[in-house]
Order: sequence, then C-alpha cells, then structure tokens
Amino acid sequence: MFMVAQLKVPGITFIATRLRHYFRNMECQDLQPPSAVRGMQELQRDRFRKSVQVPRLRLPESQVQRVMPLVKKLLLKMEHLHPVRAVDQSREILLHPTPVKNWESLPTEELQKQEVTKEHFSFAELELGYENWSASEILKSVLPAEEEGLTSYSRIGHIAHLNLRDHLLPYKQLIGQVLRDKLPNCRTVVNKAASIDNTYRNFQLELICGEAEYQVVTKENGVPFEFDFSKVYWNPRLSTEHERIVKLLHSGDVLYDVFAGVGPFSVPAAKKRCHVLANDLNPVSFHWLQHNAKRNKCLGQIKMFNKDGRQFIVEELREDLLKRLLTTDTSAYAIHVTMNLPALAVEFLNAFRGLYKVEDLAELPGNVVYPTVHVYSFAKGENTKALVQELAERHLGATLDDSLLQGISFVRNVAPNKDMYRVSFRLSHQLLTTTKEEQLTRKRGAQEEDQLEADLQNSASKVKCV
Ligand SMILES: C[S@@+](CC[C@H](N)C(=O)[O-])C[C@H]1O[C@@H](n2cnc3c(N)ncnc32)[C@H](O)[C@@H]1O
Repeated sequence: MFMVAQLKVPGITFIATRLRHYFRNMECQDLQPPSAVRGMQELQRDRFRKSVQVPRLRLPESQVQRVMPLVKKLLLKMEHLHPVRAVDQSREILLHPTPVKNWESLPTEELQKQEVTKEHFSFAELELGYENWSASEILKSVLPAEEEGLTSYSRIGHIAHLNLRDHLLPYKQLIGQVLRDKLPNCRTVVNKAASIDNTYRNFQLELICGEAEYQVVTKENGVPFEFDFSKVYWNPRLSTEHERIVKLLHSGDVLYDVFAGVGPFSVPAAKKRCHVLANDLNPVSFHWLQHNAKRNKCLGQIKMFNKDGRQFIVEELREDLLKRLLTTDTSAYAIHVTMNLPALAVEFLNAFRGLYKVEDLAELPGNVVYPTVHVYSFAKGENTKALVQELAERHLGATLDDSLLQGISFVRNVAPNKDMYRVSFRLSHQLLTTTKEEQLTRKRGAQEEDQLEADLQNSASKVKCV
C-alpha cells in the first residue's frame, strides 16, 4: 500500500500515483492555475476559476471510436475533466495545447482517412477551476515560488501527516484543506508539532484540518493494523525495513521483539507461524499490539509483554531462550531479536552480557546456534556506518569481528548528516556467560600475566648474561 507520498511542490514531494500525462500541464502556462493565487493563505476555491482556449475536434459520435487511437497521446488530461465530451448531438475531443498548435500538428493523413478534416478542428473556450488541479498543482501555484515547497507527507489510514518547515507555517490551514479536499479518503491532516523525544516515541501532533480522530486502520505489507496514531509510534517510512526482517523469518523461527510498538515486526512474524515474544513499555502500544494480534488471528503464536526492554530481556527472553538452547535443536530453525528504538537501543545491549551463568549452559548440544540480534541506531556525522558499529561495540563491550558481525545495513536518512542503521550480529557463548566487567577484569589479568611473563624472561636473560 502506498504510504509515503512525495509532492513536486516547492517544501512537500508528491510521488505521482495518478495517471502519467504525456505533456505536463504545469509546464503550459494556459493550464496553470491563475497567477493571482500565488501567496494565498486562506483557501478561496473560486479564485482558481479561469477560461482557456484549447484545441479540439468536434465529431459525430459514430466517428469517435475510430479517431481516438489516432489522437490518444495528444489528449488533454486534467483532474475531473473527461477529454471526450457530449456537445449537442456530437462529441468534442479535447486536445493538449502544448503539442497541438494547429490542424497541421495532428496526424492529418490518418485523420482524413477517417473522414476527419480541418473543418472538424477548432479552438474554443474551456472553463477550469479548483477541481481540475491535483493537490500538488494547487500547492505549487500557491506556495512561495522562491522557497522550498511541501516536499513530503505520510499517509496513515485516513490521516495525512506533515512535517512543515517554518516558512510554510503561515500556509498550514490552506495546505491542510487542499490535502483533505484532494487526497482520497483523507479526513484528518496533522502537522508534527515537536521532535519525538518522549519515551514512547509517538509524534506530538497539531491538527490543521478535519476531524480530531486519530484511531486509524491501515495496512503495511498487506497486514492490517489498527491503533491510535496520537498515542503510539508508527512510521510508514519503516515499512520496507519491517518487510526485510519479516522476509528473513520462516515458519517455526523465533522472534524476540524488545521494542515492538503495535506489532509491525511481531504480527506479520506470528502470521508466518513464527514463535513470537513481543514487548513494549507503552501501555497504549501494548493494548494495540494485542488488538492487532487478535485482528490478524495469530494470538496462538505470540506472547505479549508490557515491560521495560531490559526487564524483558533478563526475564522473558532469558527464560524462553534457555529452554530452547537446552531442549531443542537450534540448528534446525533461526532465532532473531529485534531492537528498534534507534535513539537508545544500543544501551540495552549489555543486558545480554552474562545473561547466563556458565553452569546454566553446561549441558548444551554441540551444534547450538545462538540468536541473531538486529539492533537499530542513529548516527550523526561523517562516517555514520563506522559510528554505529563503534556504538554497538562500546555498549556490548565486545568487538564485532567476522565471527559475530552479520552486517550493517543503512535503513534511512533521518536528517542532514543523521542516518539510521541496523547492526546485525550473532550472540555467542562468551557474550552470554560473561559480563562486560568480567571480560575487562580477565583481559586486564591476561595483560598483567603477559607482562609478568615478559618481566621474568627479561630478568632470566639478565642473570644469564651476568
Ligand atoms: C521506534 S518505536 C518502534 C516500534 C516498532 N518496533 C516499529 O518498528 O515501528 C520504539 C518503541 O519502543 C517503545 N519503548 C520506548 N522505551 C522503551 C523501553 N525502555 N522498553 C520497552 N519499550 C520501550 C516505545 O513505546 C515504542 O513503541
């Protein structure tokens, strides 16, 4: 499902989902909205009315079907405007003024074979109005031409979610109205009111047009979700990343989802018949997570928790994983851990260190396969990829060498110089049975032993010399 739209308007980016025009209407001055609408801050729809001269063929109805293939690429296509119209007893075919300047611009030989002559061709007046332009075209003609326009917005069910730059704030009501008028099934338009810095990562919203109704039904990768967008975290820009992880999973695999939100990893995984343990600290997310598992008929495959991520790791994950390591053939299926809280998740990595005592894992089968952790992180600066690895290693207290590291994948650019990555690595017996501190002490001990050995050899050789 199409979620993030892009507008070609100076501060919004619309990806065209409508039919492609052979000739761009906005490059033809006659087909643009009246120039007087530039700078309008309060939407006055009737100020978009204008009349233009457009070329056309007027034919008896019986000829239209044979002529259409000849002029198909020259038709005038605008919103709510059918290029073939009934006029009295005949039909008019509206043509685009850019390629059709006169009768000679048409494929005259073929038309004449169909008994269409110069007499059938004329220019006549056409009334255009607000309804004939798309949201992108309307906004492009209204917003300041010299500054960046509306570059992007997200669709979450019936909500359009904007992140307006400061220079567009005086136009916010107008932008909201245009989007609500023009976007199919859009009932609510909100602007991001502040950066997401609260614990539950939900956006602070400002209603700019429509109903204050935030309970949405949406689909991601074919899976329906329902939630209150004002109280939980949901970002349609992550749909590809969710899909990548879900594609890694197969029936019978295990997923521990530490920061599950309303379930975009967990619910599709459970639907695939994986065994899922999903957790989120936000009670509202937890509520919708349960709702989505029920709605998607996968309650039998998923256990849900409303705990702090660290507590979830040291209690639920620990116990479930121990049982699996000791009593199942972990080489026969995969175990994954997702940690998508990019501002903080790396700080939870040390919860895996010393999760077990050596004796807990004393009876492991020889072919044991440990879980793969996918931890998400932001990094700001020059070499963001190296930075995230460094961050993950620092918090884990271990080097992610080739035996552990499975990959560092770019997820998305969040802001200039700020990227989001996924660091995927395998847990190991050593990581799970020693704490960071123990490892350090052992390392220091080993270094001291090496030093002692070197000193002894040194003094021994001195004695020989003497
Ligand atoms: C960035 S969202 C990710 C949600 C979902 N996994 C996704 O991919 O869209 C992070 C989630 O972590 C939850 N969260 C924040 N702090 C947490 C904590 N200490 N323990 C568990 N969950 C937490 C938030 O409520 C939020 O739902």
